[in-house]
Amino acid sequence: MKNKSIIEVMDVNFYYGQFRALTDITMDFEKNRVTALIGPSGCGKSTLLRLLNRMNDLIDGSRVEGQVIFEDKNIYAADVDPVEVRRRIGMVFQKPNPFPKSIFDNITYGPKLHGVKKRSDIEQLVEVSLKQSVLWEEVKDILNRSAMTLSGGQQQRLCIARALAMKPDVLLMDEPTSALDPISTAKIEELIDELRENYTIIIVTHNMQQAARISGMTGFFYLGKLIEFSSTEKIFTNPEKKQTEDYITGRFG
Ligand SMILES: Nc1ncnc2c1ncn2[C@@H]1O[C@H](COP(=O)(O)OP(=O)(O)OP(=O)(O)O)[C@@H](O)[C@H]1O
Repeated sequence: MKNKSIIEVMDVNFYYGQFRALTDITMDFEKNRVTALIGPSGCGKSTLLRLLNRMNDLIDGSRVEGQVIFEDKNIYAADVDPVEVRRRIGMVFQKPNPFPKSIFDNITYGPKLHGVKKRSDIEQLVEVSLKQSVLWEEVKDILNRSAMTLSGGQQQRLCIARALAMKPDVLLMDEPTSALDPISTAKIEELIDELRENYTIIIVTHNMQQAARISGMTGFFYLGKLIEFSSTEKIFTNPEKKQTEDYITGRFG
């Protein structure tokens, strides 16, 4: 059954200067669903992901046409605060990028900036976020240690905890496991499956098995266009378009 949409992308074109990186993208992201964005290198997956929380605003010369509706409002409307958009729609990057601070401070940095002050609230937030990202047991006794001393997989789970501490509705993940070993990758995939209960997750991945394992919906992109968007099962077993089939069977890309 189809869940309610949380983000609707309507007639979006995206430009880096003169170069059009996305053409006529229209798609809905369902609430509490994992959606995978797949396609060959340079097809625009990361551009689309960054566009969903106005991360592309930070790139000089970039321009968006069309609308991205998040809970009934265009996030590109003049009166929308991009900082608030990014709080509600969080992001996890390819390479774990903890702050060079303690594990504790990594989690509390954003919430403190947003006005969470009470010590007991802060401690509670640290514990809950680390439990949600299944890191608590490994770090509960070393919260004051530098985040940089954690393994890559632990750092990525810390980055997920840091994003969750902002109490987002949506998590955008840009190839979150591509820098990780298979065991850490499996842990993050399990985590994504658990988070799906309470969050909407949109993930860019180059790993076809990963898309098939963790997502409910999959969008296939090619040269800046959304070629096919359907249930993951359909995309991987019975795609409508030849380009999709060629890509998922490894004939190109
Ligand atoms: N900051 C930028 N300035 C100019 N062009 C860019 C910029 N970022 C991306 N592009 C171009 O936009 C197109 C889409 O890039 P994007 O990173 O979205 O693709 P992708 O599908 O995520 O690729 P990959 O899988 O390799 O990460 C590419 O042609 C890329 O060269």
